[in-house]
Amino acid sequence: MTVYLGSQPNVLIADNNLAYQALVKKGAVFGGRPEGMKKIFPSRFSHKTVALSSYGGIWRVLRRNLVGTEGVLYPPRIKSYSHIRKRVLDNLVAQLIRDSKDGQGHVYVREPFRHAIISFLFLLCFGDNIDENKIQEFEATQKRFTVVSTRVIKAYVIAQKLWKTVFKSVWNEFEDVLNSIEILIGSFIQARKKMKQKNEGGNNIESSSSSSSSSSSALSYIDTLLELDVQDGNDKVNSLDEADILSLCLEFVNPGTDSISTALQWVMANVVKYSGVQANIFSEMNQVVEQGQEWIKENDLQKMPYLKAVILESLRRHPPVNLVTAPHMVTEDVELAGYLILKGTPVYFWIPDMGRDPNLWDDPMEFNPERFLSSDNNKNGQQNIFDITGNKEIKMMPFGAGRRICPGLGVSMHNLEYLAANLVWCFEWTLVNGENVDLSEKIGLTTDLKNPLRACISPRVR
Ligand code: HEM
Repeated sequence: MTVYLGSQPNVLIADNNLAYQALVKKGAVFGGRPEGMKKIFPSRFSHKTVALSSYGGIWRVLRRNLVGTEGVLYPPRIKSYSHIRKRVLDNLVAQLIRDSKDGQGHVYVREPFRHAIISFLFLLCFGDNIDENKIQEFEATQKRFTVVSTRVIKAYVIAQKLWKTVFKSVWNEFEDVLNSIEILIGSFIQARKKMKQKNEGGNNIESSSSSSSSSSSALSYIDTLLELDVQDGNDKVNSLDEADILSLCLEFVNPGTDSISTALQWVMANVVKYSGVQANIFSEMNQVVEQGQEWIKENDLQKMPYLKAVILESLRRHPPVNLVTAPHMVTEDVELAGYLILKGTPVYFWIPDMGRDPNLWDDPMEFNPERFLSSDNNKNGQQNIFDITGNKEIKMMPFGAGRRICPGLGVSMHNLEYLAANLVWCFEWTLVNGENVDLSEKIGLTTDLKNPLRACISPRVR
Protein backbone atom coordinates (compact mmCIF):
# COMPACT_ATOMS: atom_id res chain seq x y z
CA MET A 1 0.00 0.00 0.00
CA THR A 2 1.07 3.59 -0.59
CA VAL A 3 -0.26 6.52 1.43
CA TYR A 4 -0.75 9.96 -0.07
CA LEU A 5 -1.43 13.02 2.05
CA GLY A 6 -3.25 15.68 0.07
CA SER A 7 -6.46 16.01 -1.89
CA GLN A 8 -5.60 14.45 -5.24
CA PRO A 9 -8.05 11.79 -6.49
CA ASN A 10 -5.97 8.84 -5.28
CA VAL A 11 -5.44 10.28 -1.84
CA LEU A 12 -6.32 8.40 1.31
CA ILE A 13 -6.08 11.10 3.92
CA ALA A 14 -6.38 14.85 3.35
CA ASP A 15 -5.43 17.20 6.13
CA ASN A 16 -2.60 19.63 6.79
CA ASN A 17 -2.69 18.75 10.44
CA LEU A 18 -1.92 15.13 9.57
CA ALA A 19 1.07 16.20 7.53
CA TYR A 20 2.24 18.12 10.58
CA GLN A 21 1.83 15.11 12.82
CA ALA A 22 3.58 12.82 10.39
CA LEU A 23 6.50 15.03 9.47
CA VAL A 24 7.14 16.91 12.69
CA LYS A 25 5.73 14.95 15.62
CA LYS A 26 6.47 11.48 14.26
CA GLY A 27 9.33 12.61 12.06
CA ALA A 28 11.69 9.76 12.87
CA VAL A 29 9.03 7.17 12.04
CA PHE A 30 8.21 8.88 8.75
CA GLY A 31 11.86 9.58 7.91
CA GLY A 32 12.80 6.44 6.01
CA ARG A 33 13.32 6.07 2.26
CA PRO A 34 11.81 3.16 0.33
CA GLU A 35 14.42 0.61 -0.72
CA GLY A 36 12.87 0.46 -4.21
CA MET A 37 14.41 3.82 -5.06
CA LYS A 38 17.88 2.41 -4.58
CA LYS A 39 17.27 -0.59 -6.82
CA ILE A 40 16.66 1.66 -9.83
CA PHE A 41 20.23 2.79 -10.11
CA PRO A 42 23.17 0.54 -10.95
CA SER A 43 25.65 -0.36 -8.22
CA ARG A 44 28.40 1.94 -9.57
CA PHE A 45 26.10 4.78 -8.65
CA SER A 46 26.45 5.06 -4.87
CA HIS A 47 23.36 5.15 -2.67
CA LYS A 48 25.23 6.95 0.06
CA THR A 49 23.47 10.27 -0.47
CA VAL A 50 21.44 12.46 1.87
CA ALA A 51 18.15 11.95 0.04
CA LEU A 52 18.50 8.19 -0.43
CA SER A 53 19.78 7.30 3.04
CA SER A 54 17.29 6.11 5.58
CA TYR A 55 17.08 8.03 8.81
CA GLY A 56 20.15 6.95 10.82
CA GLY A 57 23.92 7.28 11.23
CA ILE A 58 25.06 7.74 7.61
CA TRP A 59 22.21 10.14 6.81
CA ARG A 60 23.09 12.20 9.90
CA VAL A 61 26.80 12.47 8.97
CA LEU A 62 26.09 13.38 5.33
CA ARG A 63 23.42 15.88 6.23
CA ARG A 64 25.56 17.53 8.91
CA ASN A 65 28.39 17.78 6.40
CA LEU A 66 26.07 19.69 4.09
CA VAL A 67 24.20 21.99 6.41
CA GLY A 68 25.96 21.75 9.81
CA THR A 69 28.48 24.32 11.07
CA GLU A 70 31.25 23.01 8.78
CA GLY A 71 29.01 22.68 5.72
CA VAL A 72 28.68 24.90 2.67
CA LEU A 73 24.93 25.31 3.24
CA TYR A 74 25.32 26.30 6.91
CA PRO A 75 23.02 29.36 6.96
CA PRO A 76 25.58 31.90 8.36
CA ARG A 77 28.04 30.84 5.63
CA ILE A 78 25.61 31.48 2.77
CA LYS A 79 26.42 35.19 2.50
CA SER A 80 30.14 34.46 2.19
CA TYR A 81 29.44 33.24 -1.35
CA SER A 82 28.38 36.72 -2.47
CA HIS A 83 31.23 36.85 -5.03
CA ILE A 84 29.82 33.76 -6.75
CA ARG A 85 26.30 35.22 -6.74
CA LYS A 86 27.57 38.50 -8.21
CA ARG A 87 29.46 36.67 -10.97
CA VAL A 88 26.31 34.71 -11.80
CA LEU A 89 24.14 37.84 -11.70
CA ASP A 90 26.44 39.76 -14.06
CA ASN A 91 26.36 36.89 -16.55
CA LEU A 92 22.59 36.61 -16.30
CA VAL A 93 22.01 40.33 -16.88
CA ALA A 94 24.40 40.33 -19.85
CA GLN A 95 22.67 37.26 -21.31
CA LEU A 96 19.20 38.82 -20.97
CA ILE A 97 20.40 42.02 -22.68
CA ARG A 98 21.86 39.97 -25.55
CA ASP A 99 18.66 37.92 -25.86
CA SER A 100 16.45 41.01 -25.80
CA LYS A 101 18.42 42.55 -28.68
CA ASP A 102 17.99 39.36 -30.71
CA GLY A 103 14.33 39.07 -29.72
CA GLN A 104 13.37 42.71 -30.41
CA GLY A 105 13.02 43.58 -26.73
CA HIS A 106 11.56 40.37 -25.40
CA VAL A 107 13.23 37.42 -23.72
CA TYR A 108 12.46 33.83 -22.74
CA VAL A 109 13.74 33.41 -19.21
CA ARG A 110 13.74 29.66 -18.58
CA GLU A 111 17.17 28.80 -20.02
CA PRO A 112 19.03 31.91 -18.76
CA PHE A 113 17.61 31.31 -15.25
CA ARG A 114 18.57 27.66 -15.38
CA HIS A 115 22.10 28.52 -16.49
CA ALA A 116 22.44 31.06 -13.67
CA ILE A 117 21.40 28.58 -10.99
CA ILE A 118 23.45 25.67 -12.27
CA SER A 119 26.48 27.98 -12.46
CA PHE A 120 25.98 29.01 -8.84
CA LEU A 121 25.58 25.46 -7.52
CA PHE A 122 28.41 24.19 -9.73
CA LEU A 123 30.87 26.80 -8.43
CA LEU A 124 29.79 26.12 -4.84
CA CYS A 125 30.24 22.41 -5.40
CA PHE A 126 33.51 22.24 -7.35
CA GLY A 127 35.28 25.50 -6.51
CA ASP A 128 34.83 29.15 -7.40
CA ASN A 129 37.88 29.32 -9.68
CA ILE A 130 36.45 27.23 -12.53
CA ASP A 131 36.01 28.77 -15.98
CA GLU A 132 32.72 29.40 -17.77
CA ASN A 133 33.46 26.82 -20.52
CA LYS A 134 33.73 24.04 -17.90
CA ILE A 135 30.38 25.10 -16.47
CA GLN A 136 28.85 24.86 -19.94
CA GLU A 137 30.36 21.43 -20.54
CA PHE A 138 28.98 20.23 -17.21
CA GLU A 139 25.58 21.76 -17.88
CA ALA A 140 25.26 19.97 -21.23
CA THR A 141 26.17 16.62 -19.66
CA GLN A 142 23.91 17.23 -16.67
CA LYS A 143 20.96 18.02 -18.97
CA ARG A 144 21.54 14.73 -20.78
CA PHE A 145 21.78 12.95 -17.44
CA THR A 146 18.40 14.40 -16.32
CA VAL A 147 16.70 13.34 -19.56
CA VAL A 148 18.13 9.82 -19.44
CA SER A 149 17.41 9.41 -15.70
CA THR A 150 13.75 10.19 -16.35
CA ARG A 151 13.75 7.43 -18.99
CA VAL A 152 15.40 5.08 -16.49
CA ILE A 153 12.72 5.77 -13.88
CA LYS A 154 9.97 5.16 -16.46
CA ALA A 155 11.66 1.92 -17.56
CA TYR A 156 11.92 0.80 -13.94
CA VAL A 157 8.25 1.57 -13.29
CA ILE A 158 7.26 -0.57 -16.29
CA ALA A 159 9.70 -3.48 -16.05
CA GLN A 160 10.91 -3.30 -12.42
CA LYS A 161 14.03 -5.48 -11.84
CA LEU A 162 14.12 -6.49 -15.51
CA TRP A 163 14.37 -2.94 -16.82
CA LYS A 164 18.00 -3.23 -17.92
CA THR A 165 17.17 -6.23 -20.13
CA VAL A 166 13.81 -5.02 -21.41
CA PHE A 167 14.99 -1.47 -22.10
CA LYS A 168 18.55 -2.24 -23.20
CA SER A 169 18.96 0.98 -25.19
CA VAL A 170 18.00 3.06 -22.14
CA TRP A 171 20.51 1.12 -20.07
CA ASN A 172 23.27 1.71 -22.68
CA GLU A 173 22.44 5.39 -22.84
CA PHE A 174 22.53 5.61 -19.06
CA GLU A 175 25.93 3.88 -18.92
CA ASP A 176 27.23 6.29 -21.55
CA VAL A 177 26.09 9.45 -19.78
CA LEU A 178 27.36 8.12 -16.45
CA ASN A 179 30.79 7.59 -18.05
CA SER A 180 30.86 11.18 -19.28
CA ILE A 181 29.83 12.50 -15.87
CA GLU A 182 32.40 10.33 -14.09
CA ILE A 183 35.19 11.61 -16.31
CA LEU A 184 34.12 15.22 -15.92
CA ILE A 185 33.58 15.17 -12.17
CA GLY A 186 36.75 13.07 -11.74
CA SER A 187 38.72 15.86 -13.44
CA PHE A 188 37.23 18.50 -11.09
CA ILE A 189 38.08 16.38 -8.05
CA GLN A 190 41.66 15.88 -9.24
CA ALA A 191 42.07 19.60 -9.93
CA ARG A 192 40.75 20.45 -6.49
CA LYS A 193 43.03 17.89 -4.81
CA LYS A 194 46.05 19.34 -6.64
CA MET A 195 45.09 22.86 -5.63
CA LYS A 196 44.75 21.80 -2.00
CA GLN A 197 48.15 20.13 -2.05
CA LYS A 198 49.65 23.31 -3.48
CA ASN A 199 48.02 25.39 -0.77
CA GLU A 200 49.03 23.06 2.06
CA GLY A 201 51.15 24.69 4.70
CA GLY A 202 50.15 28.07 3.39
CA ASN A 203 46.64 29.30 2.77
CA ASN A 204 43.63 28.26 4.72
CA ILE A 205 41.08 27.26 2.12
CA GLU A 206 38.42 29.51 3.66
CA SER A 207 40.58 32.49 4.27
CA SER A 208 40.74 34.36 0.99
CA SER A 209 37.82 35.22 -1.25
CA SER A 210 39.24 35.85 -4.70
CA SER A 211 36.94 34.55 -7.41
CA SER A 212 39.00 34.70 -10.54
CA SER A 213 42.45 33.45 -9.67
CA SER A 214 43.35 29.85 -10.36
CA SER A 215 43.99 29.19 -6.66
CA SER A 216 40.47 28.99 -5.33
CA SER A 217 39.34 30.31 -2.07
CA ALA A 218 35.88 29.81 -0.63
CA LEU A 219 35.07 26.43 0.89
CA SER A 220 33.55 24.14 -1.75
CA TYR A 221 31.35 21.06 -1.23
CA ILE A 222 34.09 18.87 -2.74
CA ASP A 223 36.52 20.10 -0.05
CA THR A 224 34.19 18.91 2.68
CA LEU A 225 33.57 15.55 0.98
CA LEU A 226 37.28 14.84 0.53
CA GLU A 227 37.76 15.22 4.29
CA LEU A 228 34.69 13.31 5.38
CA ASP A 229 34.78 9.96 7.22
CA VAL A 230 31.62 7.91 7.42
CA GLN A 231 31.02 5.14 9.92
CA ASP A 232 29.67 2.18 7.98
CA GLY A 233 28.04 -0.01 10.68
CA ASN A 234 30.26 -2.25 12.85
CA ASP A 235 32.26 0.79 13.95
CA LYS A 236 34.23 0.72 10.68
CA VAL A 237 35.17 4.24 9.63
CA ASN A 238 35.75 4.82 5.91
CA SER A 239 36.39 7.86 3.80
CA LEU A 240 34.03 8.31 0.86
CA ASP A 241 35.05 6.63 -2.39
CA GLU A 242 34.81 8.25 -5.84
CA ALA A 243 31.36 6.76 -6.53
CA ASP A 244 30.04 8.23 -3.27
CA ILE A 245 31.50 11.65 -4.08
CA LEU A 246 30.09 11.54 -7.61
CA SER A 247 26.59 10.79 -6.34
CA LEU A 248 26.77 13.41 -3.62
CA CYS A 249 27.90 16.06 -6.11
CA LEU A 250 25.05 15.20 -8.46
CA GLU A 251 22.64 15.34 -5.55
CA PHE A 252 23.99 18.80 -4.75
CA VAL A 253 23.72 20.29 -8.22
CA ASN A 254 20.81 18.46 -9.91
CA PRO A 255 17.66 18.87 -7.81
CA GLY A 256 18.56 22.39 -6.68
CA THR A 257 19.05 23.62 -10.25
CA ASP A 258 15.56 22.80 -11.45
CA SER A 259 13.78 23.73 -8.25
CA ILE A 260 15.40 27.14 -7.78
CA SER A 261 15.25 28.13 -11.45
CA THR A 262 11.60 27.03 -11.73
CA ALA A 263 10.77 28.93 -8.53
CA LEU A 264 12.45 32.05 -9.96
CA GLN A 265 10.44 31.70 -13.15
CA TRP A 266 7.18 31.57 -11.15
CA VAL A 267 8.20 34.66 -9.15
CA MET A 268 8.97 36.63 -12.31
CA ALA A 269 5.79 35.38 -14.03
CA ASN A 270 3.78 36.98 -11.22
CA VAL A 271 5.91 40.13 -11.32
CA VAL A 272 5.24 40.50 -15.04
CA LYS A 273 1.55 39.60 -14.77
CA TYR A 274 0.81 41.94 -11.87
CA SER A 275 2.44 45.30 -12.60
CA GLY A 276 1.41 46.54 -9.11
CA VAL A 277 3.60 43.85 -7.53
CA GLN A 278 6.59 45.01 -9.58
CA ALA A 279 5.89 48.65 -8.68
CA ASN A 280 5.76 47.78 -4.96
CA ILE A 281 9.06 45.88 -5.08
CA PHE A 282 10.74 48.72 -6.95
CA SER A 283 9.40 51.37 -4.60
CA GLU A 284 10.56 49.36 -1.55
CA MET A 285 14.04 49.06 -3.06
CA ASN A 286 14.21 52.78 -3.74
CA GLN A 287 13.56 53.45 -0.07
CA VAL A 288 16.38 51.25 1.21
CA VAL A 289 19.25 51.49 -1.29
CA GLU A 290 21.49 54.42 -2.02
CA GLN A 291 20.77 56.55 -5.06
CA GLY A 292 22.56 55.44 -8.18
CA GLN A 293 23.47 52.04 -6.69
CA GLU A 294 24.12 49.67 -9.56
CA TRP A 295 22.89 46.47 -7.99
CA ILE A 296 21.07 45.28 -4.87
CA LYS A 297 23.58 43.98 -2.36
CA GLU A 298 23.14 41.01 -0.05
CA ASN A 299 22.68 43.15 3.08
CA ASP A 300 19.99 45.29 1.43
CA LEU A 301 17.71 42.26 1.22
CA GLN A 302 16.92 42.06 4.91
CA LYS A 303 15.32 45.51 4.67
CA MET A 304 12.83 44.34 2.05
CA PRO A 305 9.84 42.60 3.66
CA TYR A 306 7.61 43.11 0.61
CA LEU A 307 10.10 41.35 -1.66
CA LYS A 308 10.28 38.44 0.80
CA ALA A 309 6.47 38.32 0.87
CA VAL A 310 6.40 38.03 -2.94
CA ILE A 311 8.84 35.09 -2.83
CA LEU A 312 6.84 33.36 -0.07
CA GLU A 313 3.55 33.90 -1.88
CA SER A 314 5.02 32.49 -5.06
CA LEU A 315 6.33 29.40 -3.23
CA ARG A 316 2.92 28.95 -1.57
CA ARG A 317 0.90 29.31 -4.75
CA HIS A 318 3.40 27.66 -7.12
CA PRO A 319 5.66 25.27 -5.19
CA PRO A 320 8.22 24.00 -7.71
CA VAL A 321 8.47 20.57 -6.08
CA ASN A 322 5.09 18.83 -6.01
CA LEU A 323 5.47 15.41 -4.43
CA VAL A 324 8.12 15.49 -1.72
CA THR A 325 11.18 14.82 -3.92
CA ALA A 326 11.71 11.36 -2.56
CA PRO A 327 8.87 9.48 -0.88
CA HIS A 328 9.11 8.91 2.84
CA MET A 329 8.89 5.43 4.31
CA VAL A 330 7.41 4.47 7.64
CA THR A 331 10.15 2.86 9.76
CA GLU A 332 7.80 1.16 12.23
CA ASP A 333 4.05 0.52 12.46
CA VAL A 334 2.37 3.79 13.33
CA GLU A 335 -1.18 5.04 13.82
CA LEU A 336 -2.23 8.25 12.12
CA ALA A 337 -5.78 9.59 12.34
CA GLY A 338 -7.18 6.15 13.00
CA TYR A 339 -5.28 4.52 10.13
CA LEU A 340 -2.66 1.91 10.91
CA ILE A 341 0.29 2.53 8.58
CA LEU A 342 2.50 -0.50 8.43
CA LYS A 343 6.29 -0.42 8.61
CA GLY A 344 7.77 -0.07 5.11
CA THR A 345 4.78 1.80 3.63
CA PRO A 346 5.80 4.62 1.24
CA VAL A 347 4.13 7.94 2.10
CA TYR A 348 3.77 10.83 -0.35
CA PHE A 349 2.87 14.41 0.55
CA TRP A 350 1.19 16.39 -2.23
CA ILE A 351 2.91 19.71 -1.51
CA PRO A 352 0.71 22.12 -3.53
CA ASP A 353 -2.38 21.18 -1.49
CA MET A 354 -0.67 22.12 1.73
CA GLY A 355 -0.36 25.78 0.70
CA ARG A 356 -3.77 26.03 -0.98
CA ASP A 357 -5.91 24.82 1.90
CA PRO A 358 -9.00 27.09 2.07
CA ASN A 359 -9.27 26.35 5.80
CA LEU A 360 -5.94 28.06 6.34
CA TRP A 361 -5.72 30.71 3.61
CA ASP A 362 -8.24 33.29 2.42
CA ASP A 363 -8.73 33.09 -1.35
CA PRO A 364 -5.90 30.55 -1.64
CA MET A 365 -5.75 30.69 -5.45
CA GLU A 366 -5.18 34.48 -5.46
CA PHE A 367 -1.64 35.86 -5.69
CA ASN A 368 -1.58 38.17 -2.70
CA PRO A 369 1.86 38.89 -1.14
CA GLU A 370 0.26 41.16 1.46
CA ARG A 371 -0.96 38.08 3.34
CA PHE A 372 2.64 37.60 4.51
CA LEU A 373 3.02 41.15 5.79
CA SER A 374 1.97 40.80 9.37
CA SER A 375 0.97 44.06 11.04
CA ASP A 376 2.44 42.83 14.34
CA ASN A 377 5.87 44.14 15.05
CA ASN A 378 8.26 42.39 17.37
CA LYS A 379 10.30 44.11 20.06
CA ASN A 380 12.97 45.33 17.62
CA GLY A 381 10.35 46.97 15.47
CA GLN A 382 10.96 44.41 12.72
CA GLN A 383 8.22 42.55 10.92
CA ASN A 384 7.39 39.05 12.15
CA ILE A 385 8.81 36.58 9.71
CA PHE A 386 6.64 33.72 8.49
CA ASP A 387 8.02 30.35 9.62
CA ILE A 388 8.51 28.42 6.39
CA THR A 389 10.03 25.42 8.19
CA GLY A 390 6.64 24.29 9.53
CA ASN A 391 8.06 23.76 13.00
CA LYS A 392 5.09 25.41 14.72
CA GLU A 393 2.37 24.37 12.27
CA ILE A 394 2.30 23.43 8.63
CA LYS A 395 0.47 25.99 6.49
CA MET A 396 2.63 25.34 3.43
CA MET A 397 5.71 23.23 2.86
CA PRO A 398 7.54 24.02 -0.37
CA PHE A 399 10.75 22.67 1.20
CA GLY A 400 9.12 19.77 3.11
CA ALA A 401 9.12 19.81 6.91
CA GLY A 402 10.55 17.95 9.87
CA ARG A 403 13.89 16.13 9.96
CA ARG A 404 14.00 15.63 6.22
CA ILE A 405 13.31 19.28 5.42
CA CYS A 406 15.32 20.46 2.42
CA PRO A 407 18.88 21.38 3.47
CA GLY A 408 18.94 23.84 0.55
CA LEU A 409 16.18 26.01 2.07
CA GLY A 410 18.44 28.85 3.26
CA VAL A 411 20.54 29.13 0.12
CA SER A 412 17.48 28.85 -2.12
CA MET A 413 15.55 31.59 -0.33
CA HIS A 414 18.58 33.86 -0.35
CA ASN A 415 19.30 33.28 -4.04
CA LEU A 416 15.65 33.81 -4.97
CA GLU A 417 15.50 37.11 -3.10
CA TYR A 418 18.85 38.29 -4.48
CA LEU A 419 18.11 37.41 -8.10
CA ALA A 420 14.47 38.59 -8.14
CA ALA A 421 15.47 41.90 -6.51
CA ASN A 422 18.23 42.51 -9.02
CA LEU A 423 16.13 41.52 -12.01
CA VAL A 424 13.58 44.18 -11.03
CA TRP A 425 16.33 46.67 -10.16
CA CYS A 426 18.10 46.26 -13.52
CA PHE A 427 15.06 45.97 -15.83
CA GLU A 428 11.49 47.10 -16.16
CA TRP A 429 9.46 43.99 -17.01
CA THR A 430 6.36 44.26 -19.19
CA LEU A 431 4.01 42.01 -21.11
CA VAL A 432 4.78 41.24 -24.74
CA ASN A 433 2.20 43.14 -26.83
CA GLY A 434 -1.20 41.53 -26.74
CA GLU A 435 -0.07 38.62 -24.57
CA ASN A 436 -0.91 37.83 -20.99
CA VAL A 437 1.13 35.59 -18.74
CA ASP A 438 -0.30 32.08 -18.67
CA LEU A 439 0.02 30.58 -15.19
CA SER A 440 -1.05 27.06 -16.25
CA GLU A 441 1.14 24.36 -14.82
CA LYS A 442 3.06 21.52 -16.39
CA ILE A 443 3.61 18.84 -13.79
CA GLY A 444 6.80 16.83 -14.04
CA LEU A 445 9.62 16.21 -11.57
CA THR A 446 9.15 19.92 -10.85
CA THR A 447 6.01 21.96 -11.58
CA ASP A 448 6.95 24.26 -14.43
CA LEU A 449 4.97 26.86 -16.39
CA LYS A 450 3.12 25.11 -19.21
CA ASN A 451 4.04 28.01 -21.50
CA PRO A 452 7.51 29.27 -20.62
CA LEU A 453 7.58 32.89 -19.51
CA ARG A 454 8.28 35.46 -22.23
CA ALA A 455 8.46 39.16 -21.37
CA CYS A 456 9.78 42.51 -22.58
CA ILE A 457 12.64 44.01 -20.64
CA SER A 458 13.94 47.60 -20.70
CA PRO A 459 17.14 48.38 -18.81
CA ARG A 460 16.46 50.99 -16.11
CA VAL A 461 18.43 54.18 -16.48
CA ARG A 462 20.27 55.49 -13.39
C1 HEM B 1 13.54 26.32 -4.46
C2 HEM B 1 14.45 25.38 -4.23
C3 HEM B 1 14.18 24.04 -3.58
C4 HEM B 1 12.99 23.44 -3.24
C5 HEM B 1 11.57 23.97 -3.45
C6 HEM B 1 13.31 22.16 -2.64
C7 HEM B 1 12.39 21.26 -2.15
C8 HEM B 1 12.71 20.09 -1.48
C9 HEM B 1 11.76 19.19 -0.91
C10 HEM B 1 10.25 19.36 -0.94
C11 HEM B 1 12.46 18.17 -0.34
C12 HEM B 1 11.88 16.93 0.34
C13 HEM B 1 11.86 17.07 1.83
C14 HEM B 1 11.32 15.82 2.47
O1 HEM B 1 11.67 14.70 2.04
O2 HEM B 1 10.54 15.95 3.40
C15 HEM B 1 13.85 18.40 -0.56
C16 HEM B 1 14.86 17.57 -0.11
C17 HEM B 1 16.18 17.77 -0.40
N1 HEM B 1 16.74 18.84 -1.07
FE1 HEM B 1 15.72 20.46 -1.78
N2 HEM B 1 14.67 22.01 -2.65
C18 HEM B 1 15.25 23.14 -3.20
C19 HEM B 1 16.60 23.39 -3.35
C20 HEM B 1 17.61 22.53 -2.99
C21 HEM B 1 19.03 22.81 -3.12
C22 HEM B 1 19.62 24.12 -3.66
C23 HEM B 1 19.71 21.70 -2.66
C24 HEM B 1 21.20 21.44 -2.57
C25 HEM B 1 22.13 22.27 -2.91
C26 HEM B 1 18.72 20.73 -2.25
C27 HEM B 1 19.02 19.48 -1.73
C28 HEM B 1 18.09 18.63 -1.16
C29 HEM B 1 18.44 17.37 -0.50
C30 HEM B 1 19.83 16.77 -0.37
C31 HEM B 1 17.24 16.83 -0.01
C32 HEM B 1 17.06 15.53 0.77
C33 HEM B 1 17.06 15.84 2.29
C34 HEM B 1 16.98 14.61 3.16
O3 HEM B 1 16.53 13.57 2.70
O4 HEM B 1 17.38 14.71 4.35
N3 HEM B 1 17.48 21.27 -2.45
N4 HEM B 1 13.99 19.59 -1.25
